[in-house]
Amino acid sequence: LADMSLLEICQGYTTSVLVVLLAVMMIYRWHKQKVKNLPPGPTGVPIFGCLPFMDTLAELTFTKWSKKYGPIFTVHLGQTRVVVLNSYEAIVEALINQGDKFNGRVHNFFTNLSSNGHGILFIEGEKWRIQRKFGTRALAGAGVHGKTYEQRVLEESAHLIEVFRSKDEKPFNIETPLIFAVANVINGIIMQEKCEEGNERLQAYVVEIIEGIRRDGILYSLLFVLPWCRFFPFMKKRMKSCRNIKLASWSIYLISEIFAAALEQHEKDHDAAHPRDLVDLFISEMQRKRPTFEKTQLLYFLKDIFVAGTETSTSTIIWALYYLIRHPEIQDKVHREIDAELGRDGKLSLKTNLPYTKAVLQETYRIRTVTPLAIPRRTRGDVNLMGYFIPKHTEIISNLWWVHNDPEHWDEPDVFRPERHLDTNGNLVMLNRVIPFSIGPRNCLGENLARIEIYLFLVSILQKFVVLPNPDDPNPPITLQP
Ligand code: HEM
Repeated sequence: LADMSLLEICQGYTTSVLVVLLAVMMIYRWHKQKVKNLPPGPTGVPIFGCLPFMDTLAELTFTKWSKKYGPIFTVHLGQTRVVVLNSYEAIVEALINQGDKFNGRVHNFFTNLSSNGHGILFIEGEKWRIQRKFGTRALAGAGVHGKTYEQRVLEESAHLIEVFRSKDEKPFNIETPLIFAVANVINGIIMQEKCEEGNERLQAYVVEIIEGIRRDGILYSLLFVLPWCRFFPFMKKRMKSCRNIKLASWSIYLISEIFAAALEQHEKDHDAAHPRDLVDLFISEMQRKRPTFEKTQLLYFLKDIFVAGTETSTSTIIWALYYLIRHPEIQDKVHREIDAELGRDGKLSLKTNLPYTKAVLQETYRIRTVTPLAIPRRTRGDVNLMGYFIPKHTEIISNLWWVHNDPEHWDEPDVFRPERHLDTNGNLVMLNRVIPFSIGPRNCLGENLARIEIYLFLVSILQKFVVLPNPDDPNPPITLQP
């Protein structure tokens, strides 16, 4: 003490008093937030809530808590109150039976950063309703003079097969050519741009989407639940490096560079009587001066569709191939089915009858839920759900992973077994409990496209090739990524 100046001592006391005050305020807020008949749940600690008690795979922790507190429970993630729906019945009751009350989206630092109130993923209310209706029509190609999903995917798969052939049966990573093919299908539907030689800017963007999601996923989750941690020096540093390549890219650079260039070109040769794609349809709506149809909204809409649709579909195809490599007997059955129905050179179409191969895909959707917790929603008003009260603006998380892995409904859920999805005559059965695209009026906008492209890409590959493990690394450790 003798060495400390009076000023230093005062500073020390002030800091301690501030910390105590802050803690008291947090505890007061905590108590004030207590709502009667809210679903029960674990008690957390001030500021961080239940975060310190969570596994990196939140779906596993939620499942553990659900065993104690039931299928609907409340947790605090940081200071945000979240209600977790941890059973198929609870998810159906909320997202379908009371779908209009549960169709909001969370607003926080992260969602504002990536949406700015535009796009489709993070908007809500009347703007979402109008844009969702438009998106459903536009993605289905209503009124567009163009190709069907089927034609687009088959064209891209023919090219993909050529790329694979050029590898001369040497081991290679299929991820990059596959994501280019998937991106080209979406691009054709929304704006006609192609990921091909000469379009390095678009190629770099597409690769960045996949790599960025994997590299910065933890950063995003942290910003989602503890937005204030962006003020800490280590986060500032991390975000700065991220900002150059990612956050700013998604929100500003790429929007202005790629999508804005496409918009400008479309505006030049726009013909309302002959729309070619989603951008043309959107421009027609802008010309009619329909509310919510304006340029910035379009640019964010394109970005959202692109981000939501590329990594998810690519990962699902790679997971399916992964399980076929791990289970040669299943791959053999798939080959035999394709050979019998199509042969090596037969023309594949959506009508080709391949129930076993479709069952392999259903099993992949189940065992590798690429969006295990869907995308968080929030309630649009006060709601009653299965005897509990949930106040307006509560964040809602649906644990899709558990729906796909609940041993009460799935015998040996860890085992990859396509036969679960077949009846005794070998016909495909689409089980209600396989919901990778979520359910209700705000489910995945691209479900139809995703199902078509994942199926056709997979069959195209397996019609021509046997997939084998890399001989230099035949048993790579399983990670969260394919
Ligand atoms: C395997 C592939 C895919 C999976 C597993 C998947 C899954 C999901 C899930 C779980 C949601 C959240 C739904 C909810 O809030 O309940 C979602 C939303 C969305 N997905 Fe997908 N998705 C896939 C592919 C695609 C594709 C190909 C597109 C675009 C063409 C797409 C576009 C969207 C959009 C725009 C939303 C937001 C919808 C809204 O908020 O109204 N997705 N997706």
